[in-house]
Amino acid sequence: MMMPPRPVKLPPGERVTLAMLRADLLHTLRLVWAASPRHSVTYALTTLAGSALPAANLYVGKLLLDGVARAAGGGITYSALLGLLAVQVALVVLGSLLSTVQNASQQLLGDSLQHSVTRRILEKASGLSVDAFENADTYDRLQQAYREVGSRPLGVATQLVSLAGALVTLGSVGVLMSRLGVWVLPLVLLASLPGVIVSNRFGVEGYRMLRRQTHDARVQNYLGSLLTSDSLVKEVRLFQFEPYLLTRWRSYYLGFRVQLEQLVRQRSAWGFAAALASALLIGVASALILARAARGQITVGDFSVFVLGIAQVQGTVAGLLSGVSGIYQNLLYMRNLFSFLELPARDLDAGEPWRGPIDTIEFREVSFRYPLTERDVLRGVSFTVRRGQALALVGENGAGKTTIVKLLTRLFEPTGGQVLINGQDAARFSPRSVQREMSIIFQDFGQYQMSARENVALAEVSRLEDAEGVQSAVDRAGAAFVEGLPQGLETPLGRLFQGGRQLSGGQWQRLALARLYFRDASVLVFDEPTAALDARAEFETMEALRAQARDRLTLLISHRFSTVRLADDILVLDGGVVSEAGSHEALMALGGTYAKLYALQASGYAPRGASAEEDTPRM
Ligand SMILES: Nc1ncnc2c1ncn2[C@@H]1O[C@H](COP(=O)(O)OP(=O)(O)OP(=O)(O)O)[C@@H](O)[C@H]1O
Repeated sequence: MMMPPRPVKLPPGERVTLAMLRADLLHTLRLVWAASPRHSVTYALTTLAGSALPAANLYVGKLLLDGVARAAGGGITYSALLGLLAVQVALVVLGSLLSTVQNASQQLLGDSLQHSVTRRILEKASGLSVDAFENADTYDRLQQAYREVGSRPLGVATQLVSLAGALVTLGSVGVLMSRLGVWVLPLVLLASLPGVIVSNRFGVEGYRMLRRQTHDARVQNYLGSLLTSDSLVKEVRLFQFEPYLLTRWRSYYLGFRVQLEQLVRQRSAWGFAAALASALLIGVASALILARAARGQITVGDFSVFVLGIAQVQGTVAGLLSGVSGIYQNLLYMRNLFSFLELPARDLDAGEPWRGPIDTIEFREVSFRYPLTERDVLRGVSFTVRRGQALALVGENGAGKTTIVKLLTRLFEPTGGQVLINGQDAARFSPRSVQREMSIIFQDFGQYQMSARENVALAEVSRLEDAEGVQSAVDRAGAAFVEGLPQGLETPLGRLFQGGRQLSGGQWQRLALARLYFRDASVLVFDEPTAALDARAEFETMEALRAQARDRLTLLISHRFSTVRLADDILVLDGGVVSEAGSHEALMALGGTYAKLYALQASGYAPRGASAEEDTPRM
């Protein structure tokens, strides 16, 4: 069964007006033209020329039939009949030629268009700041724009050309039919309407049904993805919740099925009624034509024009109306695409370029609120960290540690207060130039399905070929396992592509550390750098971190106090505010939150019965 296309979701609050549709249509046609003027023209011309062929075929067919009828009485020669046949064959050949060129130009035009629009989407996406990706609405727009780029823009162009073609067909067939009597064409047109109205009405109903189901369909899709995901299969098997997922997945299906059955029942009943009405009207038209035939006013050929013309007109009218609704649907997609492309991008190169190493970073009464939220997740945060110093951030989940990293690395800008670099307001400098002085390992670091070398060198692609630099970063990160891989640094990693070697969580983390070391930066940020590492690797990492920290500025986030205590300064965050600050010794002496949390974690290592304080871990 033909289902209407998936509904397009417009940005919330956006209403589509006729003027917008017209502007988007022109904009789309400009995009199509820019993608390939040659193929646009070829496609339009071949479609329009091909649209006149049905009428030409009908007419030559009529002449042939009349000729055959006259031949019985000797009213036409064999060679004249052959001449007509030759014209008919020529029309068939011309039809195939036109449709071959039309298909080829459509395919090439579609490919150029997909490439040019995808490139615009990707360029836009690469220029968007991180907060745009964390905004669900923007992210949805990006996803939809990217997902359907292959069909929608070309759909607008081809449907528009088809509409013009349908008018050519209707006009030319209409002229032929009008010779049979003024009422023939109106009756045939009228007979096409019931079917078209019903299919259009239920097309809209089907579309509405899909729209209503969008949310549930997403949930169902998600449930299905849980059962087919490679990364979750272990947990799903062990907890054995497959039946639960399957039952939920199926209950959504059953809900959809009830709605679909209702729609199909109604559509079939109405479709049958429409077919009856249309047959009745065609019957009336046929009776009138036959009356003229009985009076000898029309030929056999004329009658064939009538009979074959009916199917032609009905098909063309149906195509015309579905083309209009298709264009509307595709224009909604284009609206979504244009509104995504028009999103204001934060120019990451705007501002003075930062040059030279960073010696100090100061947060002065910094507050921050995520876009579209109503709560400050940081309030009045102040601290300074200097070159040669390591500052650790500790605090419970959600306290705001990663948010501080996002502000310090200029991925986000504070909503209150100031970040100062070497005593100057960071906002003066272009984010990208400041970021070039920073290197980082994120909590959710990337596992790039590329070679081991690329996984390291992505931190500074201009040095992709710097084999020595990569090797030294690998050594510093303790990622010696790379040498044991089948092709060493050139081994493709990950399971996504054929021939890739999957690594363990800790091995991926060591490569992410190597990536951090590969960039020659004055600020190093470690967000949970040892979470997946074994004890020895953690120890080695901390040693390396201490060694490099001497001439760099280091920020460290960790829930492991054995790591945190090595920092020169420790900032304790509690619900977005700094609750304690100082060295490990000072904070222990203070006996506040830090000391309590430290003792709590240390007690996990202590022999039963021993006091936690006595058994605090030492490196
Ligand atoms: N993109 C976002 N949009 C809205 N709120 C967010 C976003 N990211 C984080 N938050 C909120 O900001 C607060 C601080 O989050 P943050 O990630 O900085 O915590 P954290 O201290 O790093 O936590 P964890 O120890 O779990 O990593 C949390 O309440 C979180 O819900």
